[in-house]
Amino acid sequence: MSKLSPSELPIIDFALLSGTEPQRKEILEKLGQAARDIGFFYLINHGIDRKLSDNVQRVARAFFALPQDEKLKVKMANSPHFRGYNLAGVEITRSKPDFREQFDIGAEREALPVTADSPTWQRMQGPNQWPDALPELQIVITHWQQKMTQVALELLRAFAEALHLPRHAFDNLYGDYPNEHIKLIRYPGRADSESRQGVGAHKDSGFLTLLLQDDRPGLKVEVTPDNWIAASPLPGSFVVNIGELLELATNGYLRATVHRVVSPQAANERLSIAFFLGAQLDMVVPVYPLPEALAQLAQGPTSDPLNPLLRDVGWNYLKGRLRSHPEVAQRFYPEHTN
Ligand SMILES: O=C(O)CCC(=O)C(=O)O
Ligand SMILES: [Fe+2]
Repeated sequence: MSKLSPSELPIIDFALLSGTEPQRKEILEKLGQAARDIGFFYLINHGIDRKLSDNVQRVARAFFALPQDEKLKVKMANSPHFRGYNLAGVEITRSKPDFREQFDIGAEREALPVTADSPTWQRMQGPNQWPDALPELQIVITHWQQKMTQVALELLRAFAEALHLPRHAFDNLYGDYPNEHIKLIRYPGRADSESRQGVGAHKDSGFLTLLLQDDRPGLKVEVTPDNWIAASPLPGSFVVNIGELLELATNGYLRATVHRVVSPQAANERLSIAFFLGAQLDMVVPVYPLPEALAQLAQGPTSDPLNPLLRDVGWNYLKGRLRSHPEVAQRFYPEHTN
């Protein structure tokens, strides 16, 4: 595979992590640098079979091609667990609608009983909604989820090493009840006269995000508020970015990078499939003791009044979901609206 980056983002060769000791050292250094400088990079040779990724893209397209009434049978507004389908324009980022239709899947678990003293975030745990009209979606996505979890965890361990922490430092946050989240996303084309907000500027709330793009550009990464670079598609790669949990865990040494998607032009569409590695919902993220040289550069997590970062994983995650999905919030979390 070509090592030429189609944009200015670095490329991390995952295979080198299981290479010789000098190769490992070099790639860990590069990972640490990429994480610190921009918080976005391409991951290549990650071990996910190309055929599996192609199959995931194929079933995702098949899902979006279903008749609208079939998709609406599994709409997210039915799910207190924020699972299911949203029409384009329903999700909100920075108070504006995102023009993308999407299908959200999470870790498949039973809902917990709601009691007066159970924390609200527990309601996010629960089953997925799967479309009867496309049974293979569940099979393919569940398989992908398992494979992606392994890659993402391996990468998280490499992050720990790149930060000079014990390799398994973050494992207990992830724990036995990880909070994986997958989003199948289709960005419809938009006319020049229409809003081109595919998804508005945001940070991801978990540890890491791995994104499978198709061949359409659109993803933009914030370097500074007036300098954005394109994360153009690199065939066979995942685009990886850092989420809020790593910013919190490193006391701001690493930053969750802000990114957004610009809609394709009319008559085109863009498909992307995001895998978000979260932490166990009942965890509280500590500040990990980084070596002095790194700790000195850590300036604390960003304090954006529009997006305070919360150390309680469940609350941090719920905050984002309520803001993005007002319909679900009003129906199932009325005490948290307004
Ligand atoms: O579709 C993309 O390229 C990015 C999606 C994204 O940033 C998100 O869903 O959090
Ligand atoms: Fe994102």
